[in-house]
Amino acid sequence: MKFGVYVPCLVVACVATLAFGELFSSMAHLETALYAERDIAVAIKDYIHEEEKRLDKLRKIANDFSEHSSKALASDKNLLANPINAYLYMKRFTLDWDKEVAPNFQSDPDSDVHKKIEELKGYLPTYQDLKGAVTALLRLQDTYKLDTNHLAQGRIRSMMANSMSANDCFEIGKLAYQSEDFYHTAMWMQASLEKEEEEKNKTVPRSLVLDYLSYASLMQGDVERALLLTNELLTILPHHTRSQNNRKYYEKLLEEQRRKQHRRGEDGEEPEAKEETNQFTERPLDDYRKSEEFQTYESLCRGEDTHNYKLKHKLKCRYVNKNNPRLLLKPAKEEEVYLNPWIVVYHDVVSDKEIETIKKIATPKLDRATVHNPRTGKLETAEYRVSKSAWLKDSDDPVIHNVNNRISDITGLSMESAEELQIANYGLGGQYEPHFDFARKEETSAFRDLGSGNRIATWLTYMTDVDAGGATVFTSIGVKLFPIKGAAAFWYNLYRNGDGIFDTRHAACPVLVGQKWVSNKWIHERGQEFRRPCSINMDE
Ligand SMILES: O=C(O)CCC(=O)C(=O)O
Ligand SMILES: [Fe+2]
Repeated sequence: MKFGVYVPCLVVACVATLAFGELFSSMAHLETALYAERDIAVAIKDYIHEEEKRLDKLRKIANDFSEHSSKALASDKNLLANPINAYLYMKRFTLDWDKEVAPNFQSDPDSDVHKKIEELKGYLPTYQDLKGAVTALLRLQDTYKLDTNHLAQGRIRSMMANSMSANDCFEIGKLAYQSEDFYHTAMWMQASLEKEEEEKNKTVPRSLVLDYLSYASLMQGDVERALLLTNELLTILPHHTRSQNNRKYYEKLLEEQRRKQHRRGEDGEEPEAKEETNQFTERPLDDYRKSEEFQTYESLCRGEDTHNYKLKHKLKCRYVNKNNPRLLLKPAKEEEVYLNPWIVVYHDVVSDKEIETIKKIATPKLDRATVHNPRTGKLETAEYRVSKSAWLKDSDDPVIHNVNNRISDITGLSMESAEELQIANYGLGGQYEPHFDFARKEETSAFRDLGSGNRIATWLTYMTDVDAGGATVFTSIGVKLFPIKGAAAFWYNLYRNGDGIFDTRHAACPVLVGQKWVSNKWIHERGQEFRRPCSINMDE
């Protein structure tokens, strides 16, 4: 019995011990588990917090995209017609997208949202476009002498675009740096530094900008500045090895320069000219761009007077009807802009409705960006959007037919040997450097295939006003024509004996803001034998 009692007791005790022991350890586990549970809650909350931040970012980006697009689509002004906005827009879908948008998508690549975005991204600007936009912006900055800080504030003349961040300026500088253009690198890195100073939420590390700027300064021959900037960089990143080495190198260079100066002084020579150390601070120009003609072209584009001709009192405006019944009903409004060579502008020669029709027909035919290179005489694929063009036949639409007839009525010239109407669309920075429209004697092959002789005259219709830039300028006489929608310029390219009139050399200035549509009608010699009207000029 005892045994009987004992045994179960023992068993109970054992069981009890076991049970208590287990209970004890489970309690301990439980406590750990409770802590774990608490920590899991924290982790989930952290995760939610991070996800919310991610979603907040995405929400902000989506709101920003829809706000920008609806504003741009609702506005009758094309916001992207401003080169600053165009750059920021290209940057948004390239650099900013890769850095700020893409990392915020975590869903699986087969998800609907991914597929949709991938599909739509095909319509968005690419890195190639970004590079093009920066090239255009820098070219415009040079031609129109635009101040970097004004541009960074979003200002072009009196027009306002979006303001740039330090990062926006930095990326322009970086693209310039990648094409070894240290002149623009230095300008834009400097602008970036100034922006960075003002920024509450920094968009670029100051040390990074200093790094580029000091190198660009060195490449421009300004060692002193390179050292100064490197010293500042080292106050931010004291252990930056490359900069430590640069510092030593710059100090050595400066020391050598000083010694050289000193020696020169002792030898009684003039101290070294400042240009020698600052030899790269000028805008880098090839030989053609250094030429007087190119300088005149750019001055005229900026609206400056280069030739100071005083013809104003001699120039006339008149109604022209040429005894043509159609013109008797609606005479042409002729405004003289130059007498020798004779250049006139006819106002209101095409209506807004006709222009819309012409643009619509031309748009799907617009060719790649090509430019007639005046130095090689060839049509070349050129830098970003110089101009795109399309040729329209009379048979394409009654409007084309009517427009050609009107040109014939007003000029009194036959269209039988004229080229098809050429429609050109210039985008931002779009230009056409100084050239003649006629073929020179040495260009024997030009127009030979046409069998219609040389281009006797040019008719150039402006199909848009251009917000800024985009003038047609005559570089050897200093005439500038700013596009007026619906007006057309007309001039003869050849004297009566068929020789070219060299003073008709002209160019299309880069479009600064807006876009420019023109249509060209080149009228040839054949068929004009009895039509070319008496000239005002005896020497024609
Ligand atoms: O677009 C202009 O202003 C001039 C165009 C031109 O000269 C040309 O196409 O030959
Ligand atoms: Fe031309």
